[in-house]
Amino acid sequence: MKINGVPYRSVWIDQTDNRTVCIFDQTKLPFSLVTLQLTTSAEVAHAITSMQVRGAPLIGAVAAYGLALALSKDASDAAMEDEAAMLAATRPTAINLRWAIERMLTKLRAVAEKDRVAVAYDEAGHICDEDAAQNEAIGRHGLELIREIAKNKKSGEKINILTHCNAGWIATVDWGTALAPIYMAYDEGLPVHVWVDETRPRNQGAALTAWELGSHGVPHTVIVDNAGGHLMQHGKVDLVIVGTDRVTAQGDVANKIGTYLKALAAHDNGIPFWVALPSTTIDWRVRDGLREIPIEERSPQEVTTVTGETAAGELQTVRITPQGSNAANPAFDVTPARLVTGLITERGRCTASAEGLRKLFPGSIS
Ligand SMILES: CSC[C@@H](O)[C@@H](O)C(=O)COP(=O)(O)O
Repeated sequence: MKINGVPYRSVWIDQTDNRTVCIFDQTKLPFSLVTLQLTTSAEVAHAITSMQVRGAPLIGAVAAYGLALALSKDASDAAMEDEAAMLAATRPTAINLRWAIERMLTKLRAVAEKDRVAVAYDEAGHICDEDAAQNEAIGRHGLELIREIAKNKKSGEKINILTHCNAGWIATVDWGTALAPIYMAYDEGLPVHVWVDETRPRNQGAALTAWELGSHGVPHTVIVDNAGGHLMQHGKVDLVIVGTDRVTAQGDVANKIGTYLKALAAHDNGIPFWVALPSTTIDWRVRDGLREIPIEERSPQEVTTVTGETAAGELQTVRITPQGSNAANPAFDVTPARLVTGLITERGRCTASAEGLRKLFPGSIS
C-alpha cells in the first residue's frame, strides 16, 4: 500500500546490506512513522513481544526473517532449533507465527549449514510475497461481498462496515485481510464508510486502522468499543469484517479481545459477520477454539494506562485507574463458528465449518 503516494510493505530488507530487517514501529503510530532496523533475532523477538510489529501474518513473516538473522550468526543445527523455539514463543495466539517458523525449519533442516543463511532469506521472502498475494486475493473475494450489499442499496447510499482491531496492511505484509476488500471497494468508487472500534487496551483501531484508512482516503469514524451494538440496533451497520489470529478446523475464530461481543451483537441484529484470513491462519490441528487455542495474557499496565501525544508532540503514558485496583488483560477471545456468517480466504468464501473449509482446502483437515 502507499504512504504519501510511495508504495511500501510492512517488512522489507535493507537494500544496502541485503541483511537488515526493516519494519515500521507500530507503537509510534499514528503520531510518527518511524522505521526500525532489526539486526539480531533478539531485536526481532523484542519487536514482536513489544508489538512494534503485530498482526498475525506480519509477525509470522518478521519471525521468519528473525531466523535468517539468527543463522547469519550461527547456522548450526542446535542454534537454529533454539532460535526457532525462542521466536515461536514470542506470542502464543497467532498461529501464523508457528506456521512460518515450522515452514522455515522444514526447508532449512534439509540444507547444509553453509547455505542456510541464503536459503533462509529466500524462504522468508517467499513467505512475504505469498502473504501479499493471498491478501490481495482475499480483497477480491471480499469485494464481491461488498458489491452484493451495494446492489441492495439506493445509488450512492453508504455501505457501513464495522471492523475491530487492525487487520489492515500493516498487520500483514501488504493489503491486510479485513481491510483489503474495503480498500478495493473504495478504489472502485463504492460509497463505503467504516466504523472503527477503538480496540482497548492498545487501541489498534483508533491508532492504526484509522491511520491506514485515513491515509488511503477511506471515510471512517472511530467509535468506542461499546458502541457497536447500539449502532447495529439502529440499522447503522450493514456488515462486520474482522481479521483473525487463528481459525480452527471447524471454523472457530480467535481474534482481538471484544470480537466475540461484536459477533453476538451482529447475530442478534441479523447483521452479516465475516472473518477474513489467509489459509496460513488456519490451525488444522485444533477443532474446539474455546478449549484448544491459547489466549495471550498481556500486562495489566496496558489496561491501567493510556498512551497519547501531548500538545508538544511527545508520547505520554498516563494512569487511568486507582493505584490499588487490579487489572486483567486477556488479549484475544474466541468466537464460536455458529456466530460467524462466513470466512473470506484467498480461495474464496466459505461457511465457518469443517465442511466449508474442506471444500476450499481439500485434504487439509486431518
Ligand atoms: C490480519 S491481522 C489479524 C489479527 O492478527 C488482528 O485482527 C489482531 O487481532 C491483531 O492483534 P494484535 O494483538 O494487534 O497483534
